[in-house]
Amino acid sequence: MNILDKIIATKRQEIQAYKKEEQMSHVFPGKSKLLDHLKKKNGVIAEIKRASPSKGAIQMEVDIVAQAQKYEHAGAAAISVLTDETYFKGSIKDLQKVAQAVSIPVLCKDFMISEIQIDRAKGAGATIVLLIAAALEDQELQRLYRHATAIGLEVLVEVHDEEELTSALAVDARLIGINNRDLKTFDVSLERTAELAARFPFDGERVLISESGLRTKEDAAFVYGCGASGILVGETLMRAEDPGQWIEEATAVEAIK
Ligand SMILES: O=P(O)(O)OC[C@@H](O)[C@@H](O)c1c[nH]c2ccccc12
Repeated sequence: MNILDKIIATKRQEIQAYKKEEQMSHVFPGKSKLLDHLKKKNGVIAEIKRASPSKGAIQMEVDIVAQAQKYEHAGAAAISVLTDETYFKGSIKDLQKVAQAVSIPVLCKDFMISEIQIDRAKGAGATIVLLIAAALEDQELQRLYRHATAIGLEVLVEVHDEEELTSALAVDARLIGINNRDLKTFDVSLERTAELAARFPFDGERVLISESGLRTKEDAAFVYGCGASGILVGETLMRAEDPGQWIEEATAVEAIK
């Protein structure tokens, strides 16, 4: 079984417990849309990531609220919070704390396979959810996409190859993330963004976000040059001495064409 299949199998079990959870019902003030931001200017989606299956522990002791506030003050376009507990050591509580502490859009980063998870993300204050094409049949992707947008969430559809990009376009996704990391093998290459950007319809309605493996502002410049308007960055920011400075530089850098 590859790691993605393993994670999804665990998720199916965990969801049973969510059904019994008390429904969270916090009121969050309206937040702006990530799509509108990225249509106007390039931006960094800065991630809270304590650990991952490929890297093990990254920053287990981090004060996530302080970290999120650093991201916001530096001008991040949005904050991504990993909520998977088993493999990424995050939690829905993390998301809730971050959503309450910042006023920029917040992405719930998890392996969504059910409406229950999407409702729970919204209840905790997410304004965006991730749907991973590699983990969903086309029909499921469509069903979950419709559900999320119907309850007012934005959806980031993550793809890793041409077939998945076709699936994302079939649901008319507006935020499309190209994951530079293969979730089944953990191989990372920014060339993924270059290859798939060549197939991306830059029609002014949707934006391309390059995800994973970005280390330097030159990396940011490279993917902007491919047509990306956003970058999703986790490990680099969690390990950075000054994540704010990294965000500022990566936001301002000129695309390498
Ligand atoms: O830490 P990195 O290499 O900057 O990657 C961030 C983000 O792209 C990555 O966490 C991610 C992208 N897609 C995912 C799906 C599930 C879990 C995690 C991810």
